[in-house]
Amino acid sequence: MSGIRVQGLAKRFGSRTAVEGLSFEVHPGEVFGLLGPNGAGKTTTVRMLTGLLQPSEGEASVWGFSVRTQGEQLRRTVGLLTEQPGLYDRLTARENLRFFIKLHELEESAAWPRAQIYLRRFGLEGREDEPVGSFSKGMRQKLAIVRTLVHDPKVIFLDEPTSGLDPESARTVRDAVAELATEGRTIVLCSHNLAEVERLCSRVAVIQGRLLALAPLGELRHAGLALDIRVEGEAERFRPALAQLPFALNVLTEGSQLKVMLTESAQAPDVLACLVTAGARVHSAVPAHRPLEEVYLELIRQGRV
Ligand SMILES: Nc1ncnc2c1ncn2[C@@H]1O[C@H](COP(=O)(O)OP(=O)(O)OP(=O)(O)O)[C@@H](O)[C@H]1O
Repeated sequence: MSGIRVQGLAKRFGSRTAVEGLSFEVHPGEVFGLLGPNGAGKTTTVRMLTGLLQPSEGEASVWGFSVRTQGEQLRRTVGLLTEQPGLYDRLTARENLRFFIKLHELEESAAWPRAQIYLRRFGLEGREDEPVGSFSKGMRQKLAIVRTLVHDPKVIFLDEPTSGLDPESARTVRDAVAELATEGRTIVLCSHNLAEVERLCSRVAVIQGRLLALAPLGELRHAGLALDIRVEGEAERFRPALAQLPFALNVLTEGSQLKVMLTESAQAPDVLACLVTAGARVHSAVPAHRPLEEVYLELIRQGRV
């Protein structure tokens, strides 16, 4: 199948397990977020899916090529933007790209016009013959992205693609990523920038050595609804009453505001009844979505238990 299919993938380094039991699929045309804290195994997973590391267990195919046995075809099909741009400072942008075109044994007559499209898109046109050592961090990052796209990859792995970019450049890159997906490519985005993930990704996997969550982004954000409640006086004094409810709730208070994280919407009337019974004068209660960051942090906290 095209896209990505991962089944029971694991990687161990000696006695240390970097990731295990990973199973997920990513479809063509999808921007898929791979999230997790530092050391969660994102890079290790991406390295296995791009043919740079052999899995210890499990199987994965990328655009139909097995990561175990078809490394060469795999490397021709995937584009990988790593955290370090890995460009040669003493070479010009054009020379850097030509070097990469040669390395991939591509026809320059096809690859260079493709590079030019992205150089133009990223505002690097006219700068091709300047040494990369004189480029700003943002220009280097954009050039690294051009290099990632030069062989017309069907599956693209992007590790923090907008890191170090100013807001305008970051938007240009995000728009380019979204467009690459509409062309039917498969994109995996590793990012700690959850706002960016919310903007770009249709589905996400949260990992921490293993899969903690795999869901459409909307579903994850709605996974726990919240209730924003305003009471008269100090909200904190109602915490003990809420703690008596038969379901455990995460409660945040600030002044007269309570934010009560629900695990199901049917809990809302019980929460309000509990507050009123405890003597609260409730001025307002508004359903709210939990921001992705909140859901993400809770998943990570639970994953550590
Ligand atoms: N070559 C290696 N040898 C030994 N251990 C490794 C190797 N590569 C990764 N690890 C370990 O595997 C675990 C996962 O690391 P990985 O780099 O995949 O995490 P990550 O999610 O990409 O982190 P970050 O967000 O910091 O980039 C870590 O404990 C790391 O120390």
